[in-house]
Amino acid sequence: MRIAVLGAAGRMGQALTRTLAETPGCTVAGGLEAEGSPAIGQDIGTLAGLDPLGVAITDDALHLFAHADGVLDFTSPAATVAFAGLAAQARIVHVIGTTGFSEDDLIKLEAAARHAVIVKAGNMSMGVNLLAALTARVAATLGPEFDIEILEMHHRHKRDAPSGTSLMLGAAAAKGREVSLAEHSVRTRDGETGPRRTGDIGFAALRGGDVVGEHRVIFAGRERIELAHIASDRGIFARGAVTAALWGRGKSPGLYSMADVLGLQVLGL
Ligand SMILES: NC(=O)C1=CN([C@@H]2O[C@H](COP(=O)(O)OP(=O)(O)OC[C@H]3O[C@@H](n4cnc5c(N)ncnc54)[C@H](O)[C@@H]3O)[C@@H](O)[C@H]2O)C=CC1
Ligand SMILES: O=C(O)C1=N[C@H](C(=O)O)C[C@H](O)C1
Repeated sequence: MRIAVLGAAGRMGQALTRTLAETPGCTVAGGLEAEGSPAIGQDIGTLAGLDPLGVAITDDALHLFAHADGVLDFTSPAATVAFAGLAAQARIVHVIGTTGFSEDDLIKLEAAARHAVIVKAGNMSMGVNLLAALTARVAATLGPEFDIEILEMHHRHKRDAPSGTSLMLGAAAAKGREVSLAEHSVRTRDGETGPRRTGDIGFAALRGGDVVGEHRVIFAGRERIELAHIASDRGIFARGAVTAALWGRGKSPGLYSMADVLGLQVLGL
C-alpha cells in the first residue's frame, strides 16, 4: 500500500516515516509539509533519522494525494479538514490523528466520510483504546457516587486542551454511565466554583517538558480506582496509524475509530 505522511517534518510525521519504512506491505509514497517549510525538498528518510528513502518532501498536496492509496495525517485541525476534501476526491484512506477539532470541523469530517474511508482517533495506541474500553466498563459498573476526573500531562509544545485522548476517555466514561458528555463535562475550575456537581466528569491538563503523553482516569468515592496510560515513545501512535491505513483499504466509505480497527467493539469491553 502506498502511504503518504502529511506533516512529515513534525514530531509525529517523523515517527510515522520510521514506522512505515519498517512495515512490510507499505511504501512511503510521499511526505507533505506546509508551504514555506524548510523541510520542503529534503529527503523524508533523512529527516526522520533513517538512510535516504529517495522521497523528497513536497508542498504539492494534489500531486501527493493522486499518487497514494492512503495518507496519515497528524497536522492541525484546519489542515486536516482541507485534506479530508482531497482524500474524498481521490477516494483514498485518510487516517486522522490530529486533535483539537471544533464542532464545525467535526461536521465537515463527517461529510467527507460519506465519500472516503476515514479512520479518526484522538489516540491511536492500542493501550489507550483498551483503556477507553475499560473506562466505559468501570463507569457502567460504579454509580454516580464515584466522581470521575480525567488528568493528563503533555509536552510544552502541545496546542490543544483537553487532549484528544482525554476527550475519548471522557466520552467512554459518559457512554458507560449512559449520559451526555456535553451536559456533564467540566473543563476548567478557577475561583469560587462551589461544590462538585454529582455526575460531572472533570478534566485537568498539565503541560511541560518533553512528556510524550500521560492520562489517568480517576473514580473517586469512599475508595478510589485509577486507570492510567503512560506513553514513552511516539512509535505506539505511529504503529496504530499504519495499522489503521492497512485495515481501511477496500472498506466502504465511513467514519471509523481505532476501536473498529482493533476489534474492541466486538469484544464488548
Ligand atoms: N491521535 C494520536 O494518536 C496522536 C495525535 N497527535 C496529534 O497530532 C497532531 C500533530 O502533533 P505533533 O506531530 O506533535 O505536532 P508538530 O507540530 O510537531 O507537527 C505537525 C506538522 O504538521 C505540519 N503542517 C501543519 N499544517 C500543514 C499543512 N497545511 N500541510 C502540511 N503540513 C502541515 C507542521 O508544519 C508540522 O510539521 C496534534 O494535533 C496532536 O495532538 C499526536 C500524537 C498522537
Ligand atoms: O499532542 C500530542 O503529543 C498528543 N496528542 C494526542 C492527544 O491529544 O491526546 C495523543 C497523545 O496523547 C499525544
